Amino acid sequence: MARRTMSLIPQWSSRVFSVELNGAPFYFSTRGQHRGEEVPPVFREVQNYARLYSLLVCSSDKIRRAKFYAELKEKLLRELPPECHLSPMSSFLPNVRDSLLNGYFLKDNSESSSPTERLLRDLSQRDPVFVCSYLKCEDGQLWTQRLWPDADCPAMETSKDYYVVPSEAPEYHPSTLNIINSDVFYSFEEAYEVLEKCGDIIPEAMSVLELLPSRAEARRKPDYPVIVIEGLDATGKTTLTESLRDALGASLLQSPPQCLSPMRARFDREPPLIRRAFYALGNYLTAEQIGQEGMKTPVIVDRFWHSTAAYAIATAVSGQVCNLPAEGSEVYRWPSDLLQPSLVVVLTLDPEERKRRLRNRGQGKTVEEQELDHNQLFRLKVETAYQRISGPAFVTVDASPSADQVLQQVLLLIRGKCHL
Ligand SMILES: Nc1ncnc2c1ncn2[C@@H]1O[C@H](COP(=O)(O)OP(=O)(O)O)[C@@H](O)[C@H]1O
Ligand SMILES: Nc1ccn([C@@H]2O[C@H](COP(=O)(O)OP(=O)(O)O)[C@@H](O)[C@H]2O)c(=O)n1
Repeated sequence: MARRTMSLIPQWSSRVFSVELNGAPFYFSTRGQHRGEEVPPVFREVQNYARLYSLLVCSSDKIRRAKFYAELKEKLLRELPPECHLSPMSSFLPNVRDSLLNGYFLKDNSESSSPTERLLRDLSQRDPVFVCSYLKCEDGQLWTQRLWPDADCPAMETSKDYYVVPSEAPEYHPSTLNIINSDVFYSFEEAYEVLEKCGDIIPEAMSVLELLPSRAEARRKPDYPVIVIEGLDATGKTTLTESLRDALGASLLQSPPQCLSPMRARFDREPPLIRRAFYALGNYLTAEQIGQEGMKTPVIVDRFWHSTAAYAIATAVSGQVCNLPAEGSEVYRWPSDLLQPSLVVVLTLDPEERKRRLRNRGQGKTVEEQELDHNQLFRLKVETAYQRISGPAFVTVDASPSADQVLQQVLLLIRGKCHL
């Protein structure tokens, strides 16, 4: 079974490696010859470990790569000796889209090298993962990286050692490089293809596909306005959308639509590639319903594309808010085949008030929503991504006044912008 070839890690010599230690990224690259460069700072930080390795997940099959990456950490934590520590690691071609490979930097302080090396050997022979080890040269001033041989690629038996040298931080944060069509999908076909390919491993994927048309159908623009209400959990979307429905005699829809509820929990457990494809397709189903309802009445929608894209981007991008793709990046574009609402209203709320409302409501939350609660940085990233998404008219509304005041304000906005 041909699992991997060197061509899957193109331009090995131009690659940059990033290791995250205590939340901070360290960059290094490799050279065939040493020209007096310094030891990369990350190797100074970890030099007290007996052995160092990197593992990078690499397969031309995106679904296999996503699934295996999700399983790898659990496997390593389960099977490695307790004196081993993992740090997130990646390798990429600076500023080259889709070049990111994810993995782990493994620091091993166990007494014997055998158990770790046996496990790594096994992984490198059986799974879509490349393993490298790092060696300190005698004088301690130089470190080298050695790529382990690959059973499928005998040429690599002779692969030599490369010196590791420091590298600059790239212009675009590496975690942004693979967003397009792995975390955010910009057409029905791209998302459909992912679910179609995992039909054999996830039966629920087939149930979703059965509900969908085989392609996004071109539709006439609805006669009535379509207003999407967005915002983090507990900002008051449900309360507001129900009041708007009553006040405007509108239809109320949501994304993902009700018919996908039975499958949702399953997709929430899947890696981002599969999970995000599910939510992307949910928007197309909701768009179908909007198309029908919008011929008869105004339509109010609880969450739509902004939720799908902003949560996906905020999860994919590690580190600080400044690592997000800049305003105007193509990552924030609206899918050309997805219906554009007449207006998107994003509810914002002071974090303390949002927490208070969450507590009062006291019901179960998705893991991602719990994360929002604990992780101020993630919340900021979601809100920033919300603001940067391009496409339909967009307005932010402070949701801290009373429910009725928020309703009146949004009604004013809708009447002003949508001529209702
Ligand atoms: N403007 C408001 N002022 C005070 N409490 C509100 C307001 N809007 C909603 N709530 C309360 O906050 C909680 C979360 O509101 P909800 O509409 O369920 O939010 P979401 O749908 O965005 O998760 C509910 O208990 C709701 O009654
Ligand atoms: N259109 C949508 C709606 C939700 N989602 C995802 O679903 C989660 C929030 O949905 P939810 O139903 O728990 O939120 P509330 O409606 O309870 O505020 C987010 O974490 C998003 O990742 C999405 O991707 N696209």
